[in-house]
Amino acid sequence: MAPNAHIKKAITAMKALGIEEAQIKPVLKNLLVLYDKKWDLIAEDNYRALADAIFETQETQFKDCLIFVFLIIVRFVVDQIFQAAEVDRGKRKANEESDDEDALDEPERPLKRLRRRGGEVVSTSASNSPSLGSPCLNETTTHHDQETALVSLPFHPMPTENDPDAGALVMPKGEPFTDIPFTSTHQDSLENGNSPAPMPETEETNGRVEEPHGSTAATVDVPTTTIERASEHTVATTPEGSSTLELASSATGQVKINLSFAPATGGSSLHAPSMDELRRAMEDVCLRQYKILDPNFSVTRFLNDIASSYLELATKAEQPANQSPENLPSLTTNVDALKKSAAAIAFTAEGRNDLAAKVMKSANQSPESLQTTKVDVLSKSATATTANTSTDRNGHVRDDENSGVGESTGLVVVPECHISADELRMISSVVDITFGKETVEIPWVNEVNSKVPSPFRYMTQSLVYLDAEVKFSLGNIKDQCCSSCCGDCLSPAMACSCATAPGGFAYTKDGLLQNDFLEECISEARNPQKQVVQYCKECPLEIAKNEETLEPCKGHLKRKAIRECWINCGCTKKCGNQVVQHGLHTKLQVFFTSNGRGWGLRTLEKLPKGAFVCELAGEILTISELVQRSSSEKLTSPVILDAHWGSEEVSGVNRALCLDGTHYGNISRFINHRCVDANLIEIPVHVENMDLHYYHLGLFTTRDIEAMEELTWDYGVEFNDQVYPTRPFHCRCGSEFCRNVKRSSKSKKSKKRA
Ligand SMILES: C[S@@+](CC[C@H](N)C(=O)[O-])C[C@H]1O[C@@H](n2cnc3c(N)ncnc32)[C@H](O)[C@@H]1O
Repeated sequence: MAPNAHIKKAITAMKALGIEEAQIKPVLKNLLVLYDKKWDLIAEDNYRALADAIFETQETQFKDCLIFVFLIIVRFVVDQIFQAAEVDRGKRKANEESDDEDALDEPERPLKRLRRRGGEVVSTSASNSPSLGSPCLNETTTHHDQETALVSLPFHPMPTENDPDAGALVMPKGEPFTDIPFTSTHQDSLENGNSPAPMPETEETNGRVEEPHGSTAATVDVPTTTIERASEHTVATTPEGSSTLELASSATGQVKINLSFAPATGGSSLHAPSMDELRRAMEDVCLRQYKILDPNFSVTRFLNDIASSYLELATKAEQPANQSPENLPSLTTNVDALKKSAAAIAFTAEGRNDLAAKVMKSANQSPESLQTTKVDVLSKSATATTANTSTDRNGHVRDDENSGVGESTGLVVVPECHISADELRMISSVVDITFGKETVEIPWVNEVNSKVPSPFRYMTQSLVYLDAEVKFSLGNIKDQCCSSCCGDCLSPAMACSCATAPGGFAYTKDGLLQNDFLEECISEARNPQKQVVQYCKECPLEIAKNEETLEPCKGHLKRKAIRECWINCGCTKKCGNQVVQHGLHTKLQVFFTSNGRGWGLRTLEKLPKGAFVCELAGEILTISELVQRSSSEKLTSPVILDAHWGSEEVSGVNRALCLDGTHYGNISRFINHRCVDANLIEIPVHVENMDLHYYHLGLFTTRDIEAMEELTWDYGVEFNDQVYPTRPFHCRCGSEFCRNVKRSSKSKKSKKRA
């Protein structure tokens, strides 16, 4: 087929999904390069790769949009750029146009970061990316893998007009005076000898968590630098408060960003933090202050984006000097991204499936009925993620910062979003809420109203948010577990030392929980006579709530735990003592409940008693992080990992942990509460270690369950106390043992444990 015919087909396929031509072409162009013009790959699954790439681009743009405060900086920068007469426009690459590219008649807008399906980050503009250097260096050249090299800028203070002494500032610890790749590996964790948490997916990690080994996405490279004296090329200086932002470009298209922060506090006691410390602190600010929850957000990459936007603008055809900022392309893009945010999230899910088929499937839904919900989702997401954004009476999102800035421009008002009927239909037809991350697809249905699930990031395993310390000590496991065994520890032929441990294995060889073990767990949870309650000397929950007047510990239920074999044991992956770690396999469905409990989860297949359904996964927070978080937002699903609190082995309030699935979580976040006689029970499961501060929570069936039955578990909430920082709700579980009924605490307790 002629290249033009290929392109036409691709564009037609994308248009059928409601994507505009202008969005398709630049992405397609990059995809052609990436796939080495292999049209058969691009056309696979109804151009799924192309759709994925477009949605990724939209998502990336949306991320930029969320970074409100940085957007302000960008705006200043762009203002300055267009006013500066000496902007060098860099060098254009003239000889790259292929037959296919020729057919794409639009001027190239480089796709800055195009992620491959596996989550790898590929900088398609790496080959012509600018590289920058410190003024204190002479010309050096280092070659980096062009596929992996993202444009990145080392920070080297340099003397400026406003701050001639800047060059004398203490250099960040460990930052070499040569341009060395700046990776996201945590200095601290390396120093402590801690292994990173076992987080398998790049997409799911936040700045706090190590990025996966071997992934090119994990490294933010500082490419080769050619050193220029910045003073000769400075084109933009923007004072903001007492700080000054400067941008410099060289004749070869290199960009340098320098922010001089005037109020130098600390005087002689100033010490130099490491670059890694600084980056983490900054990402913490972004998370806490600006609520940038995207785990892929990185300050370094953001600075890269500023630099590449600068270049992109600087190499564009000349704009009239007085061009008003509201017409600037980069900002328009961000606004667009905001409008499309929810769509992008839904599209990402859709991209994994056959989009066209789903559009057809959902065509009977009324787009009008969804319009309100969608806009609602959008404005909610904007409010949640842009700290200084508000919405005016007409539904316009307003940039509050501009109200205080004299020369505010037309950039501040985002017009009401108009979402096409196709987009709305697609949102309503998601057939896999896990976005393909689990081994089974989990669809959602709403037979009650036109609501769609609120956006959240699906992740199969819990991840550390910021401060939580989760220790994985391989050596320790080996000592405690069956290093001598091989194959399947549950096979009768095996003489596995774990089998002779007190209690033996928790699982049968069919992968179910041993009935005795399960019954004990159930009765421990439901029967007061069986309960062992442990009390902390200094309860982390009470400390986090009020450090000044420390309330006595309210007690924590000691729980029986499962110990699974792991990769460091001598057995294989087929070992029957590995269940929770292999993830969920049950056919499930998210559905909207009809009695005011919102979404729920049900099984589509019959389940026997003792079957593992799923893990409770979420962000691993410290208790103080949880309390801090719950004071500013309503959390729906925090679970405190207190099964061993109060025991002698557990010490250190700072190591008290919990899980929160509100923003990042797995399918368990849809499971509703049922008092006492729920059909699921959560059981602590030790996989990577026997550290009693952290464990997995596996949800197992407490009885046989019929297909289409709703799954529930007892959250353990007491509806009349404030111990759990959960959003209070009026319980509608319908259980005869419901605790949300007013009665004396004594009779309530006896009822509960009846
Ligand atoms: C972990 S979420 C469960 C999924 C939730 N229903 C949803 O729509 O996303 C917990 C929230 O669900 C609601 N919920 C769960 N169980 C409930 C019950 N028995 N009665 C009323 N609301 C319940 C409460 O709003 C609670 O904060």
